[in-house]
Amino acid sequence: MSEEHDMPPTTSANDTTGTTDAAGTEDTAGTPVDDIAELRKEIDWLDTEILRLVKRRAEVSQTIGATRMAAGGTRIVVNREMDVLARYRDLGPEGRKIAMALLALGRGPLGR
Ligand SMILES: O=C(O)C(=O)C[C@]1(C(=O)O)C=C[C@@H](O)C=C1
Repeated sequence: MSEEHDMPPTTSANDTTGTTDAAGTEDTAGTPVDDIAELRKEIDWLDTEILRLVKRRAEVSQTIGATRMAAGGTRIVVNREMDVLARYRDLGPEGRKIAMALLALGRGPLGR
């Protein structure tokens, strides 16, 4: 459970507003165009981590569900689902979609 997943500390590609590359080229956000490759590496790493965590979450959720149902409980626990939705509320409508997708993944193939 305690593997290394590297990447951070974040690179100098962060917070470079107002700086330029050797050619003085920067995008409208003030990020040197040369930093794009570095930032893409960070995105690739983040996506890998997010996918790993989403898969683990689905696994844990399915284990809880199977255990509860084997003990005669319900498939859904509404107040827990409300807590999950609230957690993603910061992100607005897209956050709701993310939370709903996470909950659907937790239900597994039978939950679709
Ligand atoms: O917390 C639980 O009891 C779960 O079963 C996990 C979980 C979830 O994925 O967060 C999944 C289904 C339930 O309806 C509520 C929450």
